[in-house]
Amino acid sequence: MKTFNITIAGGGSTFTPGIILMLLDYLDEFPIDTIKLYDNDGDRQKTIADACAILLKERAPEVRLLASTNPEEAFTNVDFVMAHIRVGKYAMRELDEKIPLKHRVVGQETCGPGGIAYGMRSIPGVLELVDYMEKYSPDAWMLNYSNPAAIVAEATRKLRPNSKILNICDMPIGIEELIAKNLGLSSRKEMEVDYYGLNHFGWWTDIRDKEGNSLMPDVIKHVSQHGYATDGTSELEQQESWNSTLKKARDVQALDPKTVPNTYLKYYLYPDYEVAHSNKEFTRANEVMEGREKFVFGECQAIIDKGTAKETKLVIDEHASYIVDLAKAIAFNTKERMLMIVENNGAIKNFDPTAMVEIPCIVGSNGPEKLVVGEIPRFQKSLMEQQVGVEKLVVEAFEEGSYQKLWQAITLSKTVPSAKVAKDILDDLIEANKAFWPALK
Ligand SMILES: NC(=O)c1ccc[n+]([C@@H]2O[C@H](COP(=O)([O-])OP(=O)(O)OC[C@H]3O[C@@H](n4cnc5c(N)ncnc54)[C@H](O)[C@@H]3O)[C@@H](O)[C@H]2O)c1
Ligand SMILES: O=P(O)(O)OC[C@H]1O[C@H](O[C@H]2[C@H](O)[C@@H](O)[C@@H](O)O[C@@H]2CO)[C@H](O)[C@@H](O)[C@@H]1O
Ligand SMILES: [Mn+2]
Repeated sequence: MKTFNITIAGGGSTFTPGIILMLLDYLDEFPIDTIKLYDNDGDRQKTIADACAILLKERAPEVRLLASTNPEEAFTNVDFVMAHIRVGKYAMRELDEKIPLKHRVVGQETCGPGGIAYGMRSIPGVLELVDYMEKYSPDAWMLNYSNPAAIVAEATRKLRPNSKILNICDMPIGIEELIAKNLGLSSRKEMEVDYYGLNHFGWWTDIRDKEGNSLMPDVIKHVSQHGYATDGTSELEQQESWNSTLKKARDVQALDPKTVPNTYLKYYLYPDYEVAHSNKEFTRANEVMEGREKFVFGECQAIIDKGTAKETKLVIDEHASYIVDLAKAIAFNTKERMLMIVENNGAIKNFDPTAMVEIPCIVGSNGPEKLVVGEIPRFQKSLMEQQVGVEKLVVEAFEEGSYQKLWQAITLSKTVPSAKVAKDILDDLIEANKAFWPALK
């Protein structure tokens, strides 16, 4: 069986050890020769890389690991680039969240003005990765889950139209695991789903078992009463902010009782509630820095200090196995049905053909083939049109260096109450993002 070479771009990510452990778990199905880590912060990456080297030596000595900040070394002779960069790291995420909140607007990593600010930073970072991949491994595919995925996907559609980049998100998968748990199924893989929307902005319209029986009445009943809460034992429910997000899906679902929603729609449909329940001094970025980041880097340092990973508490990121499923679909033409962020091009009949939508696709060696969604209702269509307008304006603002278009984008976001507030937020964001954004005229 062919063995694959993989680059993980954003090697210093908190998700890298979990993804590497996940890749090791799937070696029988997806054999790996070399994993390369690439990051533009060599020090941050070194802690992760040194710990992963020890871990690999103990658990899969046949897999080679290389860490580099040199694009040529990192991107040469690879089959897949798995990209999870965070341009500006958590320090900038904190500002993305706190600046809008200061103006009493939702402060979130991928939604509203915070997501727009992050998008303006991510676009050049991801385009640079695409260019490295095309220069040094022109046949490779990039599996990108760097956020904000909606804006990044629109940017790559427009600015790198022929690149082999697949944009994906784990949120529907995470929610489907909770739905499966509530249905008493062993995993989401026992279900087949119909879903449409934009990234972090979509709806399930049907969920069936493998015999084709709709499970939707039971799913709707549960979500309309409890949101996506389970018996409280799921990993996400251990974190208070995720716990409330999962429960709030109940109020989002009430707006369209025939479907069940993506959790992040709460930021657009209940922004006043979200602002009222946010701590302006301690946001999700602070939680993640004190939680996941400290834990992952602490465990990696402990592995390095002890010289062994035998007692590590780092665990496999099993839910991220969709990334291997996607790589396998491309490598072995498995024709797996997966939700992907793709150019609409008629799949949603009554929607902008150039919009990047999140819909079921059949994925094979030539990439995703879209399944037909058909016509969508006016409520969803109108919300999506507004949000696609935001995402397209951000990419145009980046391309043209346009202050006016970025102001329009923030004004158009359903999370923002007025053009005045949008301008105040934008001016603060420009100041904070001087080191990252192009100059705006
Ligand atoms: N799409 C999804 O469903 C999904 C799920 C989870 C995480 N993510 C995304 O994965 C990314 C990583 O998240 P994290 O919390 O682990 O962040 P992190 O800050 O721990 O890691 C990101 C890494 O990217 C590096 N980096 C930044 N800019 C870079 C550039 N231009 N080139 C190379 N490396 C660069 C940083 O130095 C850092 O080591 C984020 O974009 C996050 O939003 C996406
Ligand atoms: O606030 P963070 O950094 O913990 O998470 C933000 C990300 O949230 C989503 O990913 C979730 C996923 O939905 C859930 O099922 C579980 O697996 O945890 C993930 C995060 O740890 C979202 O899809 C990402 O785009 C966000 O970056
Ligand atoms: Mn996501």
